[in-house]
Amino acid sequence: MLNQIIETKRTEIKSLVQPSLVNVQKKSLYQALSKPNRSIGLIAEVKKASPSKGIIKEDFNPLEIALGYEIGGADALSVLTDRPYFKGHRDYLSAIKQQVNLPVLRKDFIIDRVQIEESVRMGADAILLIAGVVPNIELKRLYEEAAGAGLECLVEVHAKEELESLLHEFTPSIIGVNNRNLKTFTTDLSQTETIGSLVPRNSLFVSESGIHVTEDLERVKRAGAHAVLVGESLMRAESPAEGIDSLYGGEHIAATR
Ligand SMILES: O=C(O)c1ccccc1NCC(=O)[C@H](O)[C@H](O)COP(=O)(O)O
Repeated sequence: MLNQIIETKRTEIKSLVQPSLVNVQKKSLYQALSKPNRSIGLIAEVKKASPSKGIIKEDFNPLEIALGYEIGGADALSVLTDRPYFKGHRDYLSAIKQQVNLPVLRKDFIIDRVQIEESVRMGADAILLIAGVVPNIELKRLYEEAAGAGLECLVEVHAKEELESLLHEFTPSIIGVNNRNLKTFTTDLSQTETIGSLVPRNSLFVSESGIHVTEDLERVKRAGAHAVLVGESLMRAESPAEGIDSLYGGEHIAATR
């Protein structure tokens, strides 16, 4: 599936038309996750559909969901901008960034520098880079190019060997361990436990995918994750704020923020 998605991206890039620049105030994902509202940080995802689950939310209003996440005390947002597989849109991100006072991660499949310019123009604070979809040397180039353009990167890995080889090339400030196997679509939180032990101490460690209930959150916290990236379980909740409250078992927002 990942190969198919990347092929689609290559085709999209050939005819990409850059959007107009959206004028927004930058917010740091790194800083937000370094001082989370609760005992473990939350990147709450705005996700209508996915290849593994099909349509997750029929009645989908991205801005309302994002505002609900902000009210619920999310530290940052992840917004899917991929259209064919996740039914996202770059306009969703721009609209959210203009209305919500949180760092916004562009969740897409970034393989080319033109997508970095596109991300800046749409107003993203950060982008996702996935290890293994381009060679590590190229990933490092994209990482540096993004930094030069004022974008932070969440660099995602799926296997211990992938992280080891990535760390030979460079050390990302924010490293995501994806618990979803992109071939079988199954999620397994032991990924966070096994790969997490290799995340360098000075990088922020985000556990991604398959986090549904408080026990899951506690488990990845014990494994050393500083933050979680959660989509489906929040999207299926009664409301975004209720979803966050239930995931955190009613944990209150720290008064010091
Ligand atoms: O979600 C999918 O089915 C998927 C399939 C292929 C590539 C990526 C995919 N998901 C991207 C993500 O990283 C998740 O949206 C994110 O981690 C949230 O996961 P979840 O909480 O399980 O919705």
